[in-house]
Amino acid sequence: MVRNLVVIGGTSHPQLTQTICSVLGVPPAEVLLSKFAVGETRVEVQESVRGKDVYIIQSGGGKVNDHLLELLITISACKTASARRVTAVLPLFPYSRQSDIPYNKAGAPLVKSSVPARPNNGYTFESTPPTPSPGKPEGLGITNGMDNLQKSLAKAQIDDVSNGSPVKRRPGNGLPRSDTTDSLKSAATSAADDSASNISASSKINSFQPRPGYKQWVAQAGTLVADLLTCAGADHIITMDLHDPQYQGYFDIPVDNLYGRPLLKSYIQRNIPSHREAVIVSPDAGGAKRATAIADSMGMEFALIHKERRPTKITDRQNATMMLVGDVRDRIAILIDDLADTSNTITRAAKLLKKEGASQVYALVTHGILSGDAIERINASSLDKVVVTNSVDQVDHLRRCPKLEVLEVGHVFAEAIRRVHHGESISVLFQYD
Ligand SMILES: O=P(O)(O)OC[C@H]1O[C@H](OP(=O)(O)OP(=O)(O)O)[C@H](O)[C@@H]1O
Repeated sequence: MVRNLVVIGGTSHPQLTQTICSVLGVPPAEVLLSKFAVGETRVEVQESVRGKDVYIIQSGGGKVNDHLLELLITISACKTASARRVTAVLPLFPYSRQSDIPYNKAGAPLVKSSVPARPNNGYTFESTPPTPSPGKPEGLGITNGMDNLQKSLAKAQIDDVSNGSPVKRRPGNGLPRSDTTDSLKSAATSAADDSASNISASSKINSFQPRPGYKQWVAQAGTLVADLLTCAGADHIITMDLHDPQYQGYFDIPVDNLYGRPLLKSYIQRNIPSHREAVIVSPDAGGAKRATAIADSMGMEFALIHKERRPTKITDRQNATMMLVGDVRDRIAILIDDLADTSNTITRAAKLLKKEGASQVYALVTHGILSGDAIERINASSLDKVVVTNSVDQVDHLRRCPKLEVLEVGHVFAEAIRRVHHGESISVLFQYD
């Protein structure tokens, strides 16, 4: 039993809150989390937190914006109720992929609007099924509706390119066209991949018609989210495997960024046969440091999937041509990444690794966000096994994905909370060798 410590669970991940409370030996605090008819979030803390050390558990993923606002309101409620200290525990930190902006040689934060070159090496990275575009109902993605949409998107794109237009344009009325040639089908798949962006504003970005000489302005939402948490009253943040560890520098309160690597490493040791002969693979250059940390500490070989062209827009990232640097022939390949959202990255990487002769492909990912059709995409892919932690709720994912295995992170967060509460060092939780 820990004294003066209060744990409040948000709506994003009740199971994780339960696990953390069981390990700490405290009951979750009584709170009322609901919504007004209009959709506004309502929070009532129904027990005294005066002078207490409060930990609010709320993860990203799922209805991320609702969860974020609920967290902000709960933090504010605790501060105004005279809590001594409020710590936001965010196993998956929302908006942490937006701490930076798309790469641009000309300087941040302006982005060029140009049509990227298509991969032309004959190897395609189409994903099955394609993810619905943002703003469309999720269920539209798999059947005839999506087929028709793909064709019309592809036609619009071909028109744009042949007209020499610098901007990809979606068809104005969204109605399907009748073209059915093979080349069109393949272009349709590429267009659908474009539409598979997990960036919620992409449809608007793609339909934006800049004037000559004008460039788009990209919001830095990561900075805003850091400011919002601090402004709401958070005194401390605990999170895990931040997409960009430098994001900690956006806060002027302490941020403890725990590692998911010990869990992944232990899974490899216990579950992958002859793991020392296997190869650790990073699916992109951004994750190379993460993957080499595991490979080096386990004395395993490392390979990298290199995206040949660095895209200028987030929405173009899926079009980059991929090539493998390293040898995986007749060996087990273990993809390591911090998160899987649409799962395009890991499924495309798996396809390439199998093509290069890998005997089996595992994907070990800290945050299994698995939005939209990600599960269907994994089920239809060459991945043999996908291992994620439950930093995001996995109950529904587990039911739908036979390839999925889940590692528990509740005890790691419980131990971090216990140590922070008692003023002990938590550096032991950062060690993974
Ligand atoms: O499941 P998906 O939707 O494919 O997304 C997963 C990928 O997205 C993130 O990287 P990001 O594309 O942001 O690039 P970066 O690593 O270069 O920052 C992450 O590190 C994964 O590699």
